[in-house]
Amino acid sequence: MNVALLTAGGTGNRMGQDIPKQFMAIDNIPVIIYTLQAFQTHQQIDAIAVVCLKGWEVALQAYSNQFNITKLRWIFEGGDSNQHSIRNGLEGLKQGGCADSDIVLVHDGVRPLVSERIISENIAKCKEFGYAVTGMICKEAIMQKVDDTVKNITIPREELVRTQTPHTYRLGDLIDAHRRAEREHIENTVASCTLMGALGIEDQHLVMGSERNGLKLTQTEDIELFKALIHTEHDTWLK
Ligand SMILES: Nc1ccn([C@@H]2O[C@H](COP(=O)(O)OP(=O)(O)OP(=O)(O)O)[C@@H](O)[C@H]2O)c(=O)n1
Ligand SMILES: C[C@](O)(CO)[C@H](O)COP(=O)(O)O
Repeated sequence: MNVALLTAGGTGNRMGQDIPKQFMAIDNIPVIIYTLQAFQTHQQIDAIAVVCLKGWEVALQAYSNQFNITKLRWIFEGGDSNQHSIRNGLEGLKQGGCADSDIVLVHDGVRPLVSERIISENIAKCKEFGYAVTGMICKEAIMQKVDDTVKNITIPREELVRTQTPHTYRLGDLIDAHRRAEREHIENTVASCTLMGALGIEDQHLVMGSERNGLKLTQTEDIELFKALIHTEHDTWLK
């Protein structure tokens, strides 16, 4: 089984709105629904779980019913960090009957422009190699900030990757990694791929992301970009 695990347990401080950004309505549709729809319509996704900010579970279920997200099977409570939220989701999937061999695509709930190709390639690479991470090669000149100056770094930009999501693993491997991280007090890794990296996993295979999937709704200007992008699309499920 291929399961999408969407993270929506954050409070969205940098967005500075009254409600968490994953529930902000864009053209009358909550952000999390756009993201859910990308996985709902993908033929290889069998089920979806969302790790949700405490107190928003009923709203999430109601929106999912309203927008016909029939693959949503589990809603789990978020934690106090991204890592903690993902761990809650993985433990929930395990208790919810998922097998260790099931493929889990961990994806930011506020990264709504993930494409069918990116989801398909995550599943294919995970099946082949065990680990898949979405990202983009840097095309900018990258320098290191030191106080208020910038200095050269030694790694060529072609070898640097800006990670996006999904990050895709077998459930058994990812849950083992999260449990080990907890035992070894490895906390606040910003992503599953960096958690795996911190534990010494080196063969995480790159899935080429996209600039569109690079849009993680973080600040108000990202909302303007998102609106502009969906308003110029003709083939969206909304129209
Ligand atoms: N404790 C947390 C923190 C974050 N996330 C989720 O992880 C994704 C990426 O995190 P980010 O964009 O940093 O979201 P927030 O933590 O909500 O934002 P901020 O740091 O501005 O508060 C989001 O979908 C967010 O809901 C989560 O599930 N649990
Ligand atoms: C998971 C992530 O989106 C990969 O790029 C990123 O690490 C999330 O970082 P944030 O600090 O939680 O926004």
